[in-house]
Amino acid sequence: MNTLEWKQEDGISWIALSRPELRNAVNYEMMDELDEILHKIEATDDKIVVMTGSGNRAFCSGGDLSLFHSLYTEAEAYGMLSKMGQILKRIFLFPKPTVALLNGAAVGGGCELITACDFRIARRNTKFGFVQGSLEITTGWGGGTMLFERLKPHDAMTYLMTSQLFAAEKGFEDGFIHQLINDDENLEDGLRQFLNPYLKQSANVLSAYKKIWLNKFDLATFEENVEKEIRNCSKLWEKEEHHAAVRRFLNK
Ligand SMILES: C[C@@H](C(=O)O)C(=O)SCCNC(=O)CCNC(=O)[C@H](O)C(C)(C)COP(=O)(O)OP(=O)(O)OC[C@H]1O[C@@H](n2cnc3c(N)ncnc32)[C@H](O)[C@@H]1OP(=O)(O)O
Repeated sequence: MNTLEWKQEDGISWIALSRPELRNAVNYEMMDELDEILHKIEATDDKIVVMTGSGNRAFCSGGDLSLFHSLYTEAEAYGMLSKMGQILKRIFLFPKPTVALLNGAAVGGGCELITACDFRIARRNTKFGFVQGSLEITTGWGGGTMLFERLKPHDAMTYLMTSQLFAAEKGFEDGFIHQLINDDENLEDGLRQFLNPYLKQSANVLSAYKKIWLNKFDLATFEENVEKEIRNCSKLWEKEEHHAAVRRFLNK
């Protein structure tokens, strides 16, 4: 694997997004490798999946703008967005519980990725934000649809409509982040402490409860809503306002 690290330990499957020089931005190779690893993990006896980022700066900075900047038309954007949208849906609907461990900032699509996970655990000083609005687009991997399943509508709208970066503490107050880990604490140790009561249960029990949550969804409606989100974002993507905003980010 070139863009991910995978380890299995004590019933936990750890996936680390590993492009730290670009703050773990997602490129096509990472999408393919995520898809591959999720298939592998599904076939294991591991109880819980933890997703984190390499380095201490970022969990994930979203789509790789230096690469996706070359996508110009609505159709080109749709190809990329729907490819990653499929992966986010797989994570959201994954048969085992999933945890996002924020070792650093989760921004743009990175914030969508943590939203697809069942639990979010963060180092105290980290930030997260759906900054897509400041790039003149919206969430485009399905994370907006998923956020409304995680939060009260008012809080979800505030996160999405203001494009702000928020402190992990704010996420904790809103119930978006489920556990904060102090700066002087080892991140993995903090996570293990959080997961211990869950890991005492069997994989079958954990998967069965995950299934009860997923049974709540009318899958066809959920998929349709994600699709509409991806299509809307694709339309905004091809506008000059978006391309100009990305140029400003890349030339800063
Ligand atoms: C697809 C879409 C969607 O939601 O559907 C999206 O995701 S839109 C993508 C939304 N993402 C963003 O707008 C990117 C935001 N990135 C940031 O705000 C920041 O990089 C942080 C993640 C907070 C990290 O800040 P920090 O000060 O640690 O690093 P930095 O900004 O100096 O970045 C280090 C290097 O990584 C690059 N870099 C950072 N994020 C990148 C990205 N998403 N794509 C491509 N390159 C990126 C920077 O240009 C820089 O390159 P050099 O070392 O060469 O100077």
